[in-house]
Amino acid sequence: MDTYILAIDQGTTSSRAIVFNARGGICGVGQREFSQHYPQDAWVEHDPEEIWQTTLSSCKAAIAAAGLSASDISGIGITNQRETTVVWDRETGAAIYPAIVWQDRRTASQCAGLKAQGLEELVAQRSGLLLDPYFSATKLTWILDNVAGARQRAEAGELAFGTIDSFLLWRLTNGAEHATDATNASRTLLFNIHRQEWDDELLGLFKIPRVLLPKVKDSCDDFGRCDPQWFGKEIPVCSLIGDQQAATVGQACFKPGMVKSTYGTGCFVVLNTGTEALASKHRLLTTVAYRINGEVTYALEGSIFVAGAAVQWLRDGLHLIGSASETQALAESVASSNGVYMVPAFTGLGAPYWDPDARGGIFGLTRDTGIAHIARATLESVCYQTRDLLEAMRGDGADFATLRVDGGMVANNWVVQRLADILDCRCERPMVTETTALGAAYLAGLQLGVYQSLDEIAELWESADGFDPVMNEVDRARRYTGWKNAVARVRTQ
Ligand SMILES: Nc1ncnc2c1ncn2[C@@H]1O[C@H](COP(=O)(O)OP(=O)(O)O)[C@@H](O)[C@H]1O
Ligand SMILES: O=P(O)(O)OC[C@H](O)CO
Repeated sequence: MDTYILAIDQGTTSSRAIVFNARGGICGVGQREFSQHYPQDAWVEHDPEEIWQTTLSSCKAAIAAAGLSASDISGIGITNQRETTVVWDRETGAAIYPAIVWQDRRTASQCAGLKAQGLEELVAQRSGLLLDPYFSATKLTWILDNVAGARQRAEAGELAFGTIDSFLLWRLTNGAEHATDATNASRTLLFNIHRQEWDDELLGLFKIPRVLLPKVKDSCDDFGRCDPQWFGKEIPVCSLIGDQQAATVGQACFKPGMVKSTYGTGCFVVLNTGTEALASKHRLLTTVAYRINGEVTYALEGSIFVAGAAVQWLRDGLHLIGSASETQALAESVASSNGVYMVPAFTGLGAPYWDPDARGGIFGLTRDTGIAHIARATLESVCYQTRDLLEAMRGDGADFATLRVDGGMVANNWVVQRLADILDCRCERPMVTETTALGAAYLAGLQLGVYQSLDEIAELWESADGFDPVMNEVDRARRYTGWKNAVARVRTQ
């Protein structure tokens, strides 16, 4: 009989669940979108109850779609949107405030204040991160300082903090497990990535009581068992891992120097640096790629906040397109973007600029500019932003010949070809593009003994197609200079 693993992929815009077989084949999928809340400029929130309910119903749908029942599932792997912060009541499990999403910039001034005190170097040394509202710590401080009674209740041990992995684990196990994994912990600004423990000095800096925090485990570990009320049977939870790290595993980037880039709501480039926690000289993040049997593999990461979200904006904000996939035909319908550049800094700029106050812009408009040019410029912006990250990685000494790409946006062939052209680098698209869920399933399989090693998992990775650069160097350089000029016009620092 085959072994089946249920991977939960709790993303920024939807909750997904996928049942995989032991060869990494997809047997059933369940997906539920949920609401995005923008209560004020630069604030982004999710309803934790909606996250939980959509996750639960996606799991049930995926098991049903696979024609299976819960007793056929050997284990669960959870992967998640990272940094998003939830605080809940240990007694009732109810969140005391909406989830503050990774894109939320409400704590920009707190970060600027800490930077002004000269604390960025200490924070970077310990956590591998920068002082930016992207990460969990200032979001957590905000909740403790702004929700009535929260700080006292936290100090009294009545509350729990978690990123989405912890929150889902708590719910699935009915409060029996308050845990996270090293990858998710490494996105909080509170975790010492060298010592692999919560850092007292960082906790002091952000005024976070230690009693709020989950236990940090390996990315594949014993995370307890789901309460039978959810699926009719106890199922062990065998892995937790942040979604970009999961995609790194799903893309089998296990050797130092291997790199993947995922194009969903945002875009995240992750370079495996092996057992070395390489400190970037170009404002990239040092992060945990995965931790297995207590052994840490580190990565350099470049994070871009808006990639597919810019396409969503063309659809839902401007109503220029009816669906995301229309952008391919639109981009192909014109010979060039006609000098138009679009900088989608809707929630500030991430790596390598880290400018939370920057806002987006479209430049080079003329009377001849049409929808196709704007759509093409939007897709190109994702390629240019990736180039910014790869330049930074190369500046940090990385040397790679191919980039493994995945995520919803790489269904668009025009985008992948353009990426190869702008990056001057071969882009490989895998057979299974659901690499995030796949990575969580692989780690769960490793914990269950379905796989004996990462090498065995690497053997399962298969390329579907590769895209080689065809653009000439003069064009590439001219276009990239145009992009840099456009970025310079939206920057505030
Ligand atoms: N054919 C396409 N061309 C361009 N963008 C696309 C295409 N298909 C999906 N997208 C974009 O990809 C994103 C969805 O990717 P997905 O990996 O599901 O995201 P997430 O996990 O962040 O929710 C959306 O933002 C959507 O606009
Ligand atoms: O939900 P995604 O796929 O857009 O990923 C979100 C990232 O984890 C944020 O760091």
